[in-house]
Amino acid sequence: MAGEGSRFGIGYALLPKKENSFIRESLVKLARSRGIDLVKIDTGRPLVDQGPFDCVLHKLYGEDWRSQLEDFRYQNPNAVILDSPAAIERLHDRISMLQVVSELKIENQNETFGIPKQIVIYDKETLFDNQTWELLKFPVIAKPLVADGSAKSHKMALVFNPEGLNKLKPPIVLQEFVNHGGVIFKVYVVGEHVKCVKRKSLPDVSEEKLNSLEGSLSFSQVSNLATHQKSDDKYYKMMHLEDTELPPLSFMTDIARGLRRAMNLNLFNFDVIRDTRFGNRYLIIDINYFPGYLKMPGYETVLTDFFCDMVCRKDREVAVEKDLVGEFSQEVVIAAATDGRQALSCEEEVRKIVPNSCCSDGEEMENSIQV
Ligand SMILES: O=P(O)(O)O[C@@H]1[C@@H](OP(=O)(O)O)[C@H](OP(=O)(O)O)[C@H](O)[C@H](OP(=O)(O)O)[C@H]1OP(=O)(O)O
Ligand SMILES: Nc1ncnc2c1ncn2[C@@H]1O[C@H](COP(=O)(O)OP(=O)(O)O)[C@@H](O)[C@H]1O
Ligand SMILES: [Mg+2]
Ligand SMILES: [Mg+2]
Repeated sequence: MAGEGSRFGIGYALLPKKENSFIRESLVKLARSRGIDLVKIDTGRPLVDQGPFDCVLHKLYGEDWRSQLEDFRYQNPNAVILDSPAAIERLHDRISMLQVVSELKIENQNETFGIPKQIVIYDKETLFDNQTWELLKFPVIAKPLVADGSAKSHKMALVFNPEGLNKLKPPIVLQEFVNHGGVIFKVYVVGEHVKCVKRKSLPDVSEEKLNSLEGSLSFSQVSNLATHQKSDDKYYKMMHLEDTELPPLSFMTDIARGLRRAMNLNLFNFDVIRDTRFGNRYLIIDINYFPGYLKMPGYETVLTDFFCDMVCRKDREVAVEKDLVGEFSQEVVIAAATDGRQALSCEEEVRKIVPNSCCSDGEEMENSIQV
């Protein structure tokens, strides 16, 4: 909890649709009760003239906004920016987005993970080149290379045979379509918090069906089609998802933490499918910056806890110093708590220095510090 009497300001800069879905009265009230004021940033005025903000929360792109954030960071070096534009940029290209998954190492005996086979196509000639089709086999999904949040960047095509290639407009990513039982898992990440939900996806394509299908099928945002509360029992029943088993949460959490560190991002989700050929193989197909958190159960509490974690730094420095790493000098702990604050919470920073640090009852540190 924030120290008595201390309040923190978080400025937000979001597109109207996002603001509508995210800045709900329930979130604003809960945050306020915990000492955090959520304040709308006026994007028509310089950011540096507004505030003061202990943190800026944003999902806006473009050169002007980037340079506003840079000026703000220069003048407010202790403020937290969620998240850094440079880190977000990786997610705007569907190749660099998944590269980070391929580089991730996670020890697990029972499950494996990866990405589907994919290639990037910049021109029509390569699209019809035999070499391309030595690497991939039909059906494939054609996805725009750019994933910048525009409607165009969500327009996909499921391509069944060479005939379906004619309509495609490079630059695109061709990704092998993997049968996954028509259910996709969305793993929401908010700092340390990880939550996995089920959504409807594209149905499986059998070999027989493949031969009888016409060239291609266009679609967009298939898992977002129903407007229901997407994680509740009604949605699961309506979409016949109730029988689908979720992936092991500890495995998803390991992947989420690995991605968070590798990407230097706090607010994202990733889409996972389970390959029906092997019931224990998981493929990550998409990573989104600052997704629709309203659809994550208990989003107000999770986000408020996270905001506190980000801004109530001073209180936490003291807690870390007093309770957890007594044998370490104050300087080390304070450096750990304040370095790299744009990306990781102070527990993680301390963990980097004291890798196996636990509290006296053997619990992991993160469980012992509650803001
Ligand atoms: O608003 P929602 O709830 O549909 O959220 C969208 C996300 O849906 P999800 O939470 O994954 O179900 C959506 O995820 P998908 O790409 O559909 O998997 C995107 O993150 C989308 O942002 P953008 O258009 O890529 O910038 C998100 O849209 P914005 O809210 O950021 O416009
Ligand atoms: N390789 C794949 N195999 C099977 N289904 C896929 C694959 N890639 C995408 N999909 C389906 O297409 C949908 C949209 O693809 P995705 O990469 O998540 O794009 P978007 O950024 O628009 O959400 C997914 O939610 C899933 O239903
Ligand atoms: Mg997706
Ligand atoms: Mg996406």
